[in-house]
Amino acid sequence: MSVLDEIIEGVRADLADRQREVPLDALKERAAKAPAPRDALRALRGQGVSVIAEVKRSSPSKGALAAIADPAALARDYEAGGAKVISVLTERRRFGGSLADLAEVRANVDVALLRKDFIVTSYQLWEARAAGADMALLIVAALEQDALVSLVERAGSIGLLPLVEVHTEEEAARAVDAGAKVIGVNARDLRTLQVDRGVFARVAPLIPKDVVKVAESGVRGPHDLLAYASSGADAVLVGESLVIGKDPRAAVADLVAAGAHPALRQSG
Ligand SMILES: O=C(O)c1ccccc1NCC(=O)[C@H](O)[C@H](O)COP(=O)(O)O
Repeated sequence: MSVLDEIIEGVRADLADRQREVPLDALKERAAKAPAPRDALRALRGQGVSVIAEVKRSSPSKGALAAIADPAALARDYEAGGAKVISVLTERRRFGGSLADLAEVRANVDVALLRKDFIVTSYQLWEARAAGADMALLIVAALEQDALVSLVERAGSIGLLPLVEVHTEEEAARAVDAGAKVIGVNARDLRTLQVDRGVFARVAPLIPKDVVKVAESGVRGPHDLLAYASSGADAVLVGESLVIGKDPRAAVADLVAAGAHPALRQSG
């Protein structure tokens, strides 16, 4: 069984518990009362390379990264540093996250929020919206094509912009076929956990021009953002290097400054 399969097994078990506790109709009522969705697509289509900053406590590849006792405070730092979107990992067993983290962050920042999890049912999309998310991650490697298409449609119908994640050329074709407007190319192979920053440069050319391209994982600082930008990234998604550093606000600001460099506007 791959790491991704193991994670999803745990996600399904936790999901079954939550579904027993909160019926779908109740969740839909909560979603109806959530703040209106932010325009994440507009935020990501701005000039230069946008920064998506992630609240990430731990990971299967690195174990514990940072305690993050106050995710809202970290998110405020990210926002002050200029992040366009904040990603909140809500998976509990391997990443130490929760929907409560997402709701707390929602109550404390104005920028768009991404629910970063292993979404396999529309129930999780309703949970995301109920907790105030504006975007939801859909991982192509975790979904059959029919399920992917249906989750992309359902996300849109409830006001969530799906970030459809791929790692290979074949997955990129599936994401495009599913109608994704935002595609993330993850440098991390979720089956082996190996990070290969060269994946973005190989896969991005297969993604249509009008689709927002997000380079995910392995960004250690501005030099990696610039490398991804030169291969056509519209945004980068950064977790580990921000949460392990001493000054997340300054680290985001440095990335944002690199992403706003006039040379990128000429080449983009
Ligand atoms: O981070 C992991 O080890 C991991 C393992 C298995 C599935 C997903 C995983 N991470 C999720 C992500 O995609 C990253 O959190 C995100 O792209 C940020 O990456 P990084 O900046 O390298 O923390």
